[in-house]
Amino acid sequence: MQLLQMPKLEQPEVLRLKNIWKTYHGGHPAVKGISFTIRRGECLGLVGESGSGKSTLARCLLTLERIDKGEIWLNGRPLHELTTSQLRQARREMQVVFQNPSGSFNSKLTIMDSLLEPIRCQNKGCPSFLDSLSTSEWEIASKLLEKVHLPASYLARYPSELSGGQKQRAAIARAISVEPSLIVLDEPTASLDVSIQARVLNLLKDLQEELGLSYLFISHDLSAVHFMSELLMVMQQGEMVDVCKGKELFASNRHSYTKQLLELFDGD
Ligand SMILES: Nc1ncnc2c1ncn2[C@@H]1O[C@H](COP(=O)(O)OP(=O)(O)OP(=O)(O)O)[C@@H](O)[C@H]1O
Repeated sequence: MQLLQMPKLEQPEVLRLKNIWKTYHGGHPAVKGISFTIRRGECLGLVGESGSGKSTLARCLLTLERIDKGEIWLNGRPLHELTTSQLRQARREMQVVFQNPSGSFNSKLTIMDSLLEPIRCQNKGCPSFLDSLSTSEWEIASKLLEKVHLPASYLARYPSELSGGQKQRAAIARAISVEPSLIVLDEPTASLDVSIQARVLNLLKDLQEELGLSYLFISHDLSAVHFMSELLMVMQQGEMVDVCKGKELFASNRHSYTKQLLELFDGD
């Protein structure tokens, strides 16, 4: 008997960028006609040397930077057409984890208050993935910390009392707290000790699998991008010069710039 082969269902699109252009006042274009799609549960890696336009592209899609041309669709909504107040609402569906965890915390707030800031701002309750009926803020915050393998005792601490890696874990807990459609990871491990970097990447990967998160992972580090991402994009001077899936990165027909990055990767 022949078994019927069911086609694998594609996950819904979370983010679609179409032909994005951005030039800063009086400069050369920093982003030149970039298009890509991120689906639910996917990690798209964006790699390129300093100045290639990665952060500009991220700021454009987060609508923190006005684009000159192009379209940004988030969960089917055209962000490029929304009014300022509609945009404020739509931005809540995206969270960012930055390179420097110290800069992402208010030094005067305890970890608990920092952690709960997005939930309070958005008038949200307990995230559905915490599997808790409790509305106690302490319980929500402690369970969030548990998700990133930090003890609840850290809730009363101030950011200066945590190491860089612990702060980045707390920043990740805060980012997932409002169940965003997309998390932009902008060099999330670049400021951490090498020994801690792998642990944070593993945590991000585990959370992605467990919660079905969608990531845009930005890095200089091709090995980190390769580890994290199903699909990998290479930017050079504002352009997308190469796109490939996992193992295709090592194929002989890669763009010459990707090969240059690979040489650095091999030399690590
Ligand atoms: N606010 C700004 N005003 C003017 N030019 C800018 C501004 N921000 C970035 N640029 C320019 O845009 C180009 C792309 O910079 P961008 O920061 O996006 O690159 P990047 O790949 O993220 O670099 P890095 O990895 O060092 O952060 C560079 O030429 C940069 O000088």
